[in-house]
Amino acid sequence: MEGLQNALNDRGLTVTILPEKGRSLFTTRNFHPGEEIISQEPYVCVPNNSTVESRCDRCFASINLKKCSACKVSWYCSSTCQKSEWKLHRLECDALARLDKDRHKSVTPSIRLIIKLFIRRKLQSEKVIPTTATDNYKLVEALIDHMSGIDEKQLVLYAQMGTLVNLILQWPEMNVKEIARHFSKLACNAHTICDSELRPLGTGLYPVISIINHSCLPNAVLVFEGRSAVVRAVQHIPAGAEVSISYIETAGSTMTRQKALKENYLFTCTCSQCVKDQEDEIKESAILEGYRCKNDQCDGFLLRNSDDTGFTCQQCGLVRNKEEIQNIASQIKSISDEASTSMFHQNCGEALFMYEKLEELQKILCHPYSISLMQTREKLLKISMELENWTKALLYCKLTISVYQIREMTRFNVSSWALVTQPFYEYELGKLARICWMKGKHGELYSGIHPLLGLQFYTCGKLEWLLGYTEDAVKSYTKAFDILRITHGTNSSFMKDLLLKLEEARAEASYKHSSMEDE
Ligand SMILES: C[S@@+](CC[C@H](N)C(=O)[O-])C[C@H]1O[C@@H](n2cnc3c(N)ncnc32)[C@H](O)[C@@H]1O
Repeated sequence: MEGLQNALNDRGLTVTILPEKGRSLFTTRNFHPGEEIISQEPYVCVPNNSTVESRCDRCFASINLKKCSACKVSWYCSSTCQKSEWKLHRLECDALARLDKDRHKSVTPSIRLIIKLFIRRKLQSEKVIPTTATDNYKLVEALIDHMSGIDEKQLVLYAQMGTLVNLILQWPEMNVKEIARHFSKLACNAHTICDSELRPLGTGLYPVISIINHSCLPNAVLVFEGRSAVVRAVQHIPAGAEVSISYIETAGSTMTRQKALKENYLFTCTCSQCVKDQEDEIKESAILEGYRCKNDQCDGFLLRNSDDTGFTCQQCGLVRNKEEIQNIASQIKSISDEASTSMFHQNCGEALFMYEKLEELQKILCHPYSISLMQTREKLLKISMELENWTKALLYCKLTISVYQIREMTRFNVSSWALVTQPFYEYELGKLARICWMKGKHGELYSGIHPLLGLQFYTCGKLEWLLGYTEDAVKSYTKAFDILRITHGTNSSFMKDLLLKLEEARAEASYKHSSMEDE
């Protein structure tokens, strides 16, 4: 590990072992917002290839693909990609080519990831593939595996997958227990590789990046440039601070986040977002997962009555009765099932109709900032885009942005939720931003920089541009750029394209403006 420490020292980083978290990455110098903290190529990675969509094994491109004629599992977009993977693929190819057609179906991306990992370990130990301080199997060996914490059912599954890997590789020195331990390692250390718009492309193992621990209020973000993982600071990080990223979608309530972290990563988060007093935690769940007030004009949150007959608004005191709530909730359940079925069958017209019905019901039942309502609107945005209904798409995009913004502003402090009375007015957002900023100055962490918010502004800008709302498009692209230059850097082709779109929109807006002045 000395080599790793030296490599990290050069970057202003160090690994420290904390009793409650294990290995942790710390800074030894200041990092400014948007600055790259660390980047790494994967030790191994695989695309999420399916029968519907395939991607190049090397660069994850989805065009000009040709299947490897020997194993009929790997795809490559060019001979350059095929050649650069060949040393690794040669052994995998021999193993996969031995399998009969039926067995091919069980070669999932996770099975391939493990196979590639063992092949890479073998080739590095035989010095066919070189090792470096940040690219060697010892770093994989050092990853936590939580074998003693996982349940019996999961162990059985890993053992079954291990048996399949053994059958494919046919290496006498391998045993199922060792393979199962590596599956367990991957479960809590591998990362989903996404494109710039956060669409999942595959899975990769980045053993140095995997040293970074989780926080629900992280000071850094992990994005991908092709298959390279890049961690960037989203706020000023002083020397001597721990670098943290988020392993999960942080929009959920504390209870939901804690559950996801416990189930997938086997720890209880104690970050500042998670350590709240019980009253704040109840308030937070009531807003994100609870019901709305019967009075349309009131945005109060509801708490269950002590006699369990209904829920009372904590702002105006109105009561919603339990039967009425149960009735709407059961309608929501059945429409939601129908909507998912239409989506599954890619029947966009029907899905749009069903999700709109669902949204109407959720608006009656759920708090305006509820997660399920926001998720429905995200689906409606996606479907409207598929159907090229830009006006509808823009409406849903704006509705989600408002909630994302309020969430980002209030994430660090639940009592700020109570200040949000008029959800979709810029005035209120501005007021809230000022309050949050003042609180931030008094030492509480505040990060309004979230890639999802930046990407939603980007989509909004594209829709406004398409609909001819040029000045609005300039504003949205500018907001997108201000956030994404920090999370994504400015060098990627995605960011260059965003800048180009912004410049084009600005030029058209100023042309429109001058033509109006001439008239
Ligand atoms: C990707 S690893 C991170 C590096 C890990 N600390 C190590 O020693 O290798 C993920 C594991 O680290 C631990 N971990 C990560 N974030 C944590 C946190 N905020 N609090 C406690 N443990 C954490 C958990 O055991 C989790 O399963």
